[in-house]
Formats: sequence, C-alpha cells, structure tokens
Amino acid sequence: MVRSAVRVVLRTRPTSKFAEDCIKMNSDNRSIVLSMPKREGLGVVNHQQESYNFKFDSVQHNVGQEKMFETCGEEMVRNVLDGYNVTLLAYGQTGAGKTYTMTGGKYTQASYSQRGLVPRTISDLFNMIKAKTNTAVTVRISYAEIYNENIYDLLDPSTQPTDLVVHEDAKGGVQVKGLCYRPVASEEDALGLLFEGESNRAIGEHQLNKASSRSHTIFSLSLESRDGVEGQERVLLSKLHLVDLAGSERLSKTKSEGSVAKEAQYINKSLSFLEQVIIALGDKSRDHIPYRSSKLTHMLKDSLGGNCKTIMIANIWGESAQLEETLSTCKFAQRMTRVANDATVNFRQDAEMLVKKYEREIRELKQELAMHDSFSSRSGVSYDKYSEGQRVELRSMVKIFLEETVGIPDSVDPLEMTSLRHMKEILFQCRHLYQERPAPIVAAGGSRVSYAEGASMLIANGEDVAEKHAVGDAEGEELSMPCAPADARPEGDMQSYTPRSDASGLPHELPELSVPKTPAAQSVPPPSKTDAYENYKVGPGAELFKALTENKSTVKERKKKSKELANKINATKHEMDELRVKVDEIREAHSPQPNSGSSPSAPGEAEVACLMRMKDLKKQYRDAYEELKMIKSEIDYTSRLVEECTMNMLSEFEKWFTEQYGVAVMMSDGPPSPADSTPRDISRMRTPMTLPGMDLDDEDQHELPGPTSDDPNEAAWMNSKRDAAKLKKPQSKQAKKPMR
Ligand SMILES: Nc1ncnc2c1ncn2[C@@H]1O[C@H](COP(=O)(O)OP(=O)(O)OP(=O)(O)O)[C@@H](O)[C@H]1O
Repeated sequence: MVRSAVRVVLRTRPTSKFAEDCIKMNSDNRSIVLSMPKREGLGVVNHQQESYNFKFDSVQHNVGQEKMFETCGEEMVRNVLDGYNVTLLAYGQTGAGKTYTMTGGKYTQASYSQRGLVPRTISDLFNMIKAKTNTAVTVRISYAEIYNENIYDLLDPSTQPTDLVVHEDAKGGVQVKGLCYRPVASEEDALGLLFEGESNRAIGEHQLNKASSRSHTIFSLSLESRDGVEGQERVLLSKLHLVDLAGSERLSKTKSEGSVAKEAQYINKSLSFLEQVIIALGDKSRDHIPYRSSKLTHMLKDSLGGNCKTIMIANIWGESAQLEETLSTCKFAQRMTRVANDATVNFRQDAEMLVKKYEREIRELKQELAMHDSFSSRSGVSYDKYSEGQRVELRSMVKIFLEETVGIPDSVDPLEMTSLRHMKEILFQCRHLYQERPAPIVAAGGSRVSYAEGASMLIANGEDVAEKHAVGDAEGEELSMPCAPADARPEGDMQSYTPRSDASGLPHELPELSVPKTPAAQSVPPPSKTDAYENYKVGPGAELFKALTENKSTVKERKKKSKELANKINATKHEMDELRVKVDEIREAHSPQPNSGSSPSAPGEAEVACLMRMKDLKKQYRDAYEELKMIKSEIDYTSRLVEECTMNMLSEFEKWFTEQYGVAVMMSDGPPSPADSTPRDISRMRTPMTLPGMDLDDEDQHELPGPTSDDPNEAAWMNSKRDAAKLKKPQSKQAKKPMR
C-alpha cells in the first residue's frame, strides 16, 4: 500500500492581460503569491488579507499541451499499468482551460497539436501495452456525464438516468450500475469512443443546455492485465478516471436565471460538497466524510482519500477581472494538497489459471517422486488414483492380513506401505471390512485390544483423511481460492456492454423543433437557404465558419505537403534502387575470376561514392517517412475536426434560421434531395440538408500516398476518422439521449 498526497498542478491559461502585479510566479515553479487589491466599502477596519502564498507540486505557467502531458500524463499511465487506480481531475472557473487541458478544447477550435491529456493518455497507454509483449491487457471504456445530479451514459444515450445509480459493493468499492464499459482493442477504438461520447454530449448540449461547462464528465479506462511470465493466475485490475469538472464560479457571478440558475445551483452544490469532502479529509479529527452528499463525490469516493493515486490540475485564468475566482481556485487546490490516499495494487486470482498452475505443479511433483523412487530402487510405486481393480486386490490383501493377524500379531509379515496414498487406501479398506463384519472381533467385556480393533480405531481416526483427502478423491469439489486483501479489491465492476432499447424497440427520436410562427416572422418571406446561409456565414456564424475554413485549409495544406513528401520518398526510393544495381555492377566488374587465386580487392572510389550517397539517401528516406507519418496523423485529426465543425455549423444555422424567420429551414426549401447530402452523412445526423460550401472536397477522400507503416499513431488517427464517420450514421441511436 502506498500512502501519497493528492498531487496538485496549477496551470495558467495564457493571456496577454496577465495580472503580473497581482500574481507572482516564484522561480521554484511550485509556488505563487497572490496579492488581492483591498475591496472598497468594507468599513474603516478592513481585515481583508492582501497577500496569499500558495505552494503546489508544480506550477505550469503558459505551457503547451505536450509539457502538461509530460508533467501529469506519463506517470499516470505507468501507474495504471502497474495496477493502481488513478484519477485526474481538472478544476477551475469557466473559461480557465479545463476542457482544453483534458481533451484539447471544443472540437470547433481544436487542432492535432492541441490534443489534450485524454487523447495523449490513450495513445501512450496503447503504446506501452504494445511494448509489454509478455502481458495481455484488456481495456474497457466508459464515459459518464453528471448533469443536474443525474448521471448520463455518453456511450449509450438510450440509457435513462434512472438506470444509472452509484453503488458501493461489500468491500466499499464504488461502481455506477448500468453504465456500459465497452471493450477496446486498440488506440483507434478508444479514440473512437472518446469522440462518440463527445458527439453525444454535444447533441445534448445543443438541445438542452448551452454550455458544456455546466456538467461534469468522467472518462474511464478500466484495465485487466495478465502477466504471461510470472504466474498467469494473477490478474491486475486498475482504473483510470479522467474528470473534467464543471466551472467552479460562484452563483452570484454567473448572474443566472431560470433553468440556468437551477443548473448553476446544482453545479454549485456538487462542487461545494466536493469542497466539504476535501475539508473533511484534510481534518484528522473527522470520522465521517460526506461522500454520499452528491453524485460527483459519491462517484469519486475512491479517488478522494481512497484506494487511488490522484492528480488535480487547478486551472486559473490570470486576468485581473478573474482574481477572485483565481484566489478561490488556489484555496481549493491548496486544501487538496492535504488529502492523502492509500493506493494498493489491485489484483484477483483467476481460478481457471490457478487450477492449471496446480495441475502443472502436481505433474512436476509426480515426476520428481518417480525419479526419487528410481534412485532409491523402489519400483512400481504408483501415485495415481487407484482403479477399482486395484482397490479390490488391495482389499483382499488387507482381509488376509487382518484375519491372519487376529490373536497372533507377530506371526505375519506386516503390510508393506509404499506410499502415503497406499497407506490411506489400506485404511480405507480396513474401514470397509470393519463395517461389513457380521460380528465384533473381540468379545464384549474383553480387556485385550486386538490388532483388528486397533485397526478399526485407526480407521475411525483416519476415516476423513482416507475418504475426503485421498488425492484425486476431491474431484468436483470446490477449490478454495486464496483471496486478495480486502482493501486491495478494485472498485467498480467490469460490466459488459449491453445496449438498451425502449419497450417498442424503436429508437427514441429527438423532439421535433417546432417554433410557432410569430406574426412578424410570417409577414417576412424567408430567403432561400443559400442566401440565408451567406448572411449567417458573415454574421452570427462567422466564428464557426472561420474555424471550419481554417481546419479545412489546414487539411488541404497538410495533404499537399503529404503528397510532396510521398513523391520525395518515392523518388528517393527509386534512386536507392538504382544505386543498389550500380553497386552490384561495380562489385561484379571488380570481383576476381573464380579459381584465379586472387583475393577480393578493396572497394574502389566509385563504389565508395555510391555507398556514401546510399547512406545519405537512407537518412533522407527515414526523415521524410517520419515526417509523413506525423502529417498523416495530423490530417486524420483535423479531418475529424472538419466533420465536427460541419455538423456544428449546420445545427447552429438551423437554429438561427428558425429563430430568425419563424420557420424551420426545411419549410422553405423542401425536402432534401440525395444530391444535397454531404459525402459523409454528417449533415443527416442533425439536419437533413446541406449548405453551399460545406461539402468536403473530393480530394479529401483520397488515401495518403507513400509507404504505410505500423506506426500506432498513424493507424489510430486514420481509423478513428473512419469510425467517426460510421458512428454518425445511426442517427436514431444518437437521438436517444433523454431530455434533461
Ligand atoms: N493553456 C491554454 N492554451 C491555449 N488556449 C487555452 C488554454 N487554456 C484555455 N484556452 C482557451 O480558452 C478557452 C476556454 O477554455 P476551456 O473551454 O477549456 O475552459 P473551461 O475551463 O473548460 O471552461 P468550461 O468550464 O466552460 O468548460 C478556449 O477557447 C481554449 O481554447
């Protein structure tokens, strides 16, 4: 068991308006000093503290995503593969960069280089699994969202929140009953589920709540590792929770009203319960920790003060307008440093493997015995189970022995016992014979104890041994297993994925978007969708359109680059082939005639020149190939972003159009024709129409040229892209997300 404090890393969101006067970063990269300007209106005696010192495990000021992964991610992946439960929490006010840190930001803005901790962790985890050639690792993924104190399954939107309840098992481990854990075999599968969950979340977000910051999300990877070398019966079990918490700002600041206010209250409540749990954990005199006060704290029970290694990233937005929130985040983070966890390596014994192991050991021991017998000149000793024939034979020997011995013990040779099994079988037969005897051997009242009586006494004592513990007689009985220590039991259960459907078996549809026509709206005839879209692009949708165009041009530019690289690689390869032929020719021309007796000469100038050039070419080939792999990864990632942006843009345009003109886009434009559909079915997911300029270029479809490789990143991103397209097809399933 390892007792360790929660590791707290402070990350600042880069800003040109950083409040340098108020936030001082110390050179140790671990501490900061916050100076708060005195608030006016607090009376003559103002006790407000002006300066606060905070110390964390690390302070990451204006760093990039890669550095963040080095700081938090690498260790996390190592620990989870070693069998520890690990949790990473991103905490901070809205806009401080939690989502950016975790996933790389909203898909409309993210790029490959901005990938967050979750995709990087997935990538690193699968790379490490691949490197562990002697270990078989099974990975399962779940993705849950807590919104207004309800838990939603982002990988199975048909699940009702009532189906999902936090449950504690007898050992105190926490699981969410009803949450699906989907098995994944590769990095691309895992990324596919991440994106699927993000998509499902985005649908809920657009439909029901406007900002993702109002919910907490928990992306979990559950691992089972079997070591192929050191006793396969030991299975390591571990879990990695990656938690993106809702924005922590206070209710007064959100100025929320209506349903938004309700959301804010729920967020506030769950975060304040989280704070209470943290305070209680930091106070040694407290024996009750209020984990059950909210779904969030209940789900994170193991991660806070339990069997887990926990890291918290406290995100701050260091502008003067945000100073109060920064102070509150730092205070919370400081408290978190006082929370300690007891992490244990979790394992269970695999009964089947254990039996196999014992069988192997028994076989080896029998061989050992046989060898031992042959060295001590004892032949014919059997250690196997007695057959019925052998038993009958032994019984007759025992019978003769007992009958001949009665009254004259010294006159007969004793029965020779060749093994423990032999001895037990003899006792067993003695008991049988005793039970079958019609009359007692010794007359009642006789004072002398006969040999047979002694034998029967022995039988009585040895009965259980002979019957129940004879080797091989226990077949079919339950094998009692050694148990893992109680506190080593992993939390959560390994539920397999069971898709749900409603009673009718039909998918839940999204509710129709029916907006009543306002008189004003009715009086203005709606423009054509093309005109409306042109207006939208330069107006309210400008930002989305910018993100879409930027991502598209990145894809185009990268593809161009990848083509150039592929051509370069092919040209290099061609030149290498030619050089190889040339070298062979030179060598052949200078090789001595067979049977001439002369030895091969040293390589001449021409050959050396060729070899040097070959060396250069090989290096060029390798470098270009590596670069091509990187670019291919980037293309795949960015293409996905284009798809996501497209979908988002359509959905936003549809809403805007309906709000503007009081009618849905469909009503003015008629049903979609097949020609309207985008090549990737994206538009059909949220809306049955497409817009000019939104379809993806045909050239987007081409496969990248050049050599393929088994590079995990390359394959992962490529396949995730394909999977994303697939996942968007079953619109009806996506639409099953229940109304919040
Ligand atoms: N370290 C960073 N580097 C670059 N941009 C950042 C960084 N952190 C945040 N941002 C940008 O700041 C904006 C807000 O970030 P983000 O959405 O991640 O905040 P958040 O804390 O998750 O907010 P919410 O609570 O609403 O989800 C985004 O546009 C994001 O790209």
